[in-house]
Amino acid sequence: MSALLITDIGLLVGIHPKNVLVLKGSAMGALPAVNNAWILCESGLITRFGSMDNIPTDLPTSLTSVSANGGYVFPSWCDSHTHIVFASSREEEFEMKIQGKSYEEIAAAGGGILNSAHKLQKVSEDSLFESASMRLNDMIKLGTGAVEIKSGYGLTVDSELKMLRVIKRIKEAFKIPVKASFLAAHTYPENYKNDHNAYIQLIVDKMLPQIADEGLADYMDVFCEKGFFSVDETDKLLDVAAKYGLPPKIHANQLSISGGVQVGVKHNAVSVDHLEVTDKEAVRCLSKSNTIATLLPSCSLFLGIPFANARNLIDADIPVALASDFNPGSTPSGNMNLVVSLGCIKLKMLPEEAINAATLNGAAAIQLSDITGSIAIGKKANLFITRPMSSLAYLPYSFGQSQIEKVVLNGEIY
Ligand SMILES: N=CN[C@@H](CCC(=O)O)C(=O)O
Ligand SMILES: [Zn+2]
Repeated sequence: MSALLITDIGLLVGIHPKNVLVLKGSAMGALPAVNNAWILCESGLITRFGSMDNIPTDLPTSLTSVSANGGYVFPSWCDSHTHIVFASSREEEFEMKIQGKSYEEIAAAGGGILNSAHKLQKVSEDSLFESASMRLNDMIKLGTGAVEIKSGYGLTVDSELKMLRVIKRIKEAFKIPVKASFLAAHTYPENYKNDHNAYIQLIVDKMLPQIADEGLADYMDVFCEKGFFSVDETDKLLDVAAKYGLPPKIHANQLSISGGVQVGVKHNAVSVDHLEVTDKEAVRCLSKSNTIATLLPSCSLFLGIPFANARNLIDADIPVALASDFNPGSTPSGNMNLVVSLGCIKLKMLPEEAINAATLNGAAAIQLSDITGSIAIGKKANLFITRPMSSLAYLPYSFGQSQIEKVVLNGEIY
């Protein structure tokens, strides 16, 4: 593999020391950078970088040299919350939303997660792999260089396993790190509507053992929400998942104060995600933990639900990550550039905070911040090069557009 040298970088952004694995409080506002820089990638890793005033002379003989022409170089986005394996879109629900129906009303009318589950149960593993791969390719072109993908549109033993096997194939087929979360506890299937215990037993007795046996999941997810899974049900599921070595990453406080944050923290969740409606108790609980608060502002935008209070969380010294939540119901977009813009526009995060939240803290929310998420020697050379920009703030300011000119994965132009 030939080495890659990128020169004439207007600003090399996100240079955190390799041992800094997560950022919280005021540290989220610091995004160290070098002006007029170069970076060298060898064997897929970042090996050296510096100022153009001191460009090295002892460069590898087999070298591809690319000029950034004054564009900025960022570590790739780490999208730590997605549902990109799904059978088809749900724009019929989009129209219901436009006509004023709420997320809960649409779910009650046969839409929502059950709608996706019906569709997915009929679609082959190959076809799911193809459509999810297409989505992931689009996301990579928009700068995403690490991703988490959830099951949760299967809701039967066979279909949950089918989804997780698709994710496993994606892990093998793509050049970026991929983590899998098991989310059978996304909603109750119709035939278990009046027997929650039986569905929980199905997850515990039939799904989890086989998933663990085949090594299909990295995390356990539960939609802890009024009308979905209660705190007690979540507690039980997380207990069992722990026995299989699956730490929690859960959906909490999306539509109501669900108690999901507290039960997540009780089980040492890697992250609790959504938090659109968060009270003082939840903030206090998170601030005493190592759990990351993952915020999903594109979901709030699309559903018209409140935006999470990122400022409260950052001020309480809680690490905040930003992710896309790409899924066919609440967030049909995997564009992390838009997520970062919304982080600034709607969550009132400063550009530096939003970029840290979508890179290093996103990587931390999938336990990958030792290998990706910042510019550091020895980290994966997953980067993107932008057009020349007038300042760092221009990236989130130019919302709805991508400034990305080139994507680099494992030290190679993608
Ligand atoms: N809230 C739960 N799950 C998804 C939406 C699922 C759907 O509507 O299909 C979310 O994170 O927003
Ligand atoms: Zn989600």
